[in-house]
Amino acid sequence: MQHNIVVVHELYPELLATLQAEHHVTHFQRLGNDADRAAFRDAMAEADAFIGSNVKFDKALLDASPRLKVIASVSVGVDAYPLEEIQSRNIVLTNTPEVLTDATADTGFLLLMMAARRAGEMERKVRGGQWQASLGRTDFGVDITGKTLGIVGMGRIGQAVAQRGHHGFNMPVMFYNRSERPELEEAFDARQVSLETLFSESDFIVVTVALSEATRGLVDRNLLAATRDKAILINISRGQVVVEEDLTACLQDGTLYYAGLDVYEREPLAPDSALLSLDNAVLLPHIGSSTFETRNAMCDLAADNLNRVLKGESALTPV
Ligand SMILES: NC(=O)c1ccc[n+]([C@@H]2O[C@H](COP(=O)([O-])OP(=O)(O)OC[C@H]3O[C@@H](n4cnc5c(N)ncnc54)[C@H](O)[C@@H]3O)[C@@H](O)[C@H]2O)c1
Ligand SMILES: O=C(O)[C@H](O)CO
Repeated sequence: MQHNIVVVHELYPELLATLQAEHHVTHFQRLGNDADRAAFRDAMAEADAFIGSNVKFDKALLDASPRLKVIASVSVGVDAYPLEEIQSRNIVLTNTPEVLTDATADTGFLLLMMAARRAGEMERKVRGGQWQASLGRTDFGVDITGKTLGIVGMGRIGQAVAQRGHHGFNMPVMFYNRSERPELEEAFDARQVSLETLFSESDFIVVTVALSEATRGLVDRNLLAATRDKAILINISRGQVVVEEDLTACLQDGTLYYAGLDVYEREPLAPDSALLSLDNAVLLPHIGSSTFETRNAMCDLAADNLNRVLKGESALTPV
């Protein structure tokens, strides 16, 4: 049976064609302007299903989408969705766990290595014709192998980061997590510790915890001020877990040596953000899962979820 589907995502062409062969599809790459937003609203009035990301599903949009049965989010994080409102309307919300874990953990290590070796700064010097100026002690970075790795949120991505650090870089691992995970202590020869211990005893701190009211603003000036000499903070979860103003101040006054960020309190990062003027921060534009293979797998999983719910079957990965 044909259903009305609204897509707000750059699906790969073959998948879009498959969906179009089976359903009536209204496709937006993104909601970039008022005309797109108005057309999206009109399409949602008749939509049975949504697949995509970066759309704010507030109460007004849900009210304006009376037929909606499934929201297939192309993301693992679902912090932007009003879960109670969605549940109260019997809409199924699905996400894309697992398939993006490795790519996102790789991005964490990319940031960690770039920050440790100040790769962005050095690259800018080469491009700026300052090769000679980048050869002295003032441009040295810090070792990675054997340093202590602290992971905030030992879920799927946290464990994949731990695996890279423990097996690839011989790093002692410690982690902070909501639930007790003794089996992970064993798997990674790791210690589960308090947030305070993690911040004061790690050389590299990687934030991979999910955003919720409990974790909003979790990493603040007090924790950052307790870090070791030349400690580095990496954030690949959500910008709101870290108080950005505190992070910026600690990078500015040298309390924190370096940061590597894929996510920000507000995205896209404002052109006047103080982070942009800091040499001791590596800044990526939320590309944790942005590889061809991973994004295709995320889109496939989201489409499978959508089709299953429309057929009356259980979703593969409901939230
Ligand atoms: N940068 C990116 O592009 C990108 C890509 C994928 C995921 N993410 C983010 O990474 C997050 C983690 O993804 P995942 O697949 O590892 O999720 P997950 O659910 O497997 O892991 C989250 C972990 O956080 C822990 N946790 C939750 N609340 C906590 C609290 N209050 N205190 C301590 N620990 C708590 C959970 O116990 C769990 O171990 C996502 O929610 C998403 O926001 C970002
Ligand atoms: O949560 C996620 O999956 C990533 O942030 C990509 O949007």
